[in-house]
Amino acid sequence: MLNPVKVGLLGLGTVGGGTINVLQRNAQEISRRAGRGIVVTHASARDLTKPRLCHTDGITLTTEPFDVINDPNVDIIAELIGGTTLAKELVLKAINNGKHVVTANKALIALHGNEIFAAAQQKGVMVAFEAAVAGGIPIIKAIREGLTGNQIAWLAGIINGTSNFILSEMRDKGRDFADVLNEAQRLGYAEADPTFDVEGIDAGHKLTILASIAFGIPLQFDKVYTEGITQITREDVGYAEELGYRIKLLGIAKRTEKGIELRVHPTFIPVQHLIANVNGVMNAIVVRGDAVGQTLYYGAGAGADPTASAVVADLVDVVRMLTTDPENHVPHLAFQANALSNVAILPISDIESIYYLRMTALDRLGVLAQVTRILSDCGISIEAIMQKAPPDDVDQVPIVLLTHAVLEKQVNQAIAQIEALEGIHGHVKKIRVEMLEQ
Ligand SMILES: NC(=O)C1=CN([C@@H]2O[C@H](COP(=O)(O)OP(=O)(O)OC[C@H]3O[C@@H](n4cnc5c(N)ncnc54)[C@H](O)[C@@H]3O)[C@@H](O)[C@H]2O)C=CC1
Ligand SMILES: N[C@@H](CC=O)C(=O)O
Ligand code: NA
Repeated sequence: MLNPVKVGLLGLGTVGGGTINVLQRNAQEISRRAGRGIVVTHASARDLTKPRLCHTDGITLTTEPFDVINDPNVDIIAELIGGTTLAKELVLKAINNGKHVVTANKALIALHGNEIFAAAQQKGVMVAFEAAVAGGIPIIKAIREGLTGNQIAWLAGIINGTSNFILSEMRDKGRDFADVLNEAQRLGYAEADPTFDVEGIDAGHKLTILASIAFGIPLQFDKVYTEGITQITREDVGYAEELGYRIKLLGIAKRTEKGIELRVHPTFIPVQHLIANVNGVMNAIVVRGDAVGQTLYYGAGAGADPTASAVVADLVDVVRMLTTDPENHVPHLAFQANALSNVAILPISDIESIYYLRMTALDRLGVLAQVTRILSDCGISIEAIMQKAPPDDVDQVPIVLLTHAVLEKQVNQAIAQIEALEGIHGHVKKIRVEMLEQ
């Protein structure tokens, strides 16, 4: 067998530690699959004295990541530090030095992938990023290679483990948002800045990547609509259950006649749909191809070993491809770089959806009638409506309703008029509903 391939690993945190562990634990199987051994010879981290998830015996350690990038003995760089400034510099430098790159960094790919892939193509090196979307689920490979014969109509998925963990714990155990988020951070699921998780930004990064490989469009994170789970209350979770739905943070990419919808937001999903029952840190993505129909991918979306599973799979891919002609590699975004299309991405106001609306009305005659009249004037018909009896000493009643499918701009117009009613207190809560045809 040939000499082992040498990996320089940047970042020894959750994913870096997991990657070293999996490479060591499964060394024999991995080299039988790759045709060569894969060893981490160099690694960098900010603080070399920190306790680690993994053993680092035999690895040359440094606090200076550029030493790893510039070391002529290193064949592949695994970028596992996160962020988009230093990480971008390191990745571009590694490419320029002729090294292949594996990264788990979805923010980096979503924001700078177009530039990085162009540089990689010019240098004839690979940039692999399976760990960047849905952790251990091989979703990039599934869409880019397994579904390559299909026209993909839409995909929808739970692609942020932290948010799904929070929503599941809130529903099942009635726990507080902040308490569950702390636990997700302790378990290594959350991003360095956890607002990325709970405000839908991380899911937006992942959706950007999925949409590009599904539809053959350039990466364009700035056109993704993102809304997180911070405004979801226990009441919303409870009303969803009563109406037969679960609330999930969904990333949706859909081709329509007018353009492409790219959106991340909390979504009502019928409780009988498989992905309504995806709980905890698990992720799931449904993809609809014209030839294959619907396929569903399920697995751990975050955590050390599951994410390492994807990083190591990419390392093996790079090692296998070292023997093939770079011109014949699988293209980064599934479609040939000069064949990406310019189809329009729709603003959120132009999407069509069913809506859950929740508002607080003063317990007076006629308020409900005013609300339904506004909806009807705005061309919105109602699928279901619930008005709860208030406790004896309270003068406010929640009104909860589901609309039929309608344009978002119509709903926004109706909400503005409803909020202006004297009999309505505060804001109207709006959550989109996806029926996800089975
Ligand atoms: N934690 C998870 O479950 C998953 C994480 N990812 C991605 O993997 C990457 C790494 O995430 P984690 O391992 O969770 O992070 P982490 O915070 O546990 O580890 C980051 C490592 O990078 C090093 N580092 C950070 N900034 C540095 C700098 N400026 N200079 C030198 N070293 C630096 C740190 O010292 C640490 O060793 C991120 O891009 C993240 O989005 C992707 C999928 C799942
Ligand atoms: N913070 C992310 C980690 C994996 O991508 C998540 O919670 O999904
Ligand atoms: Na993945």
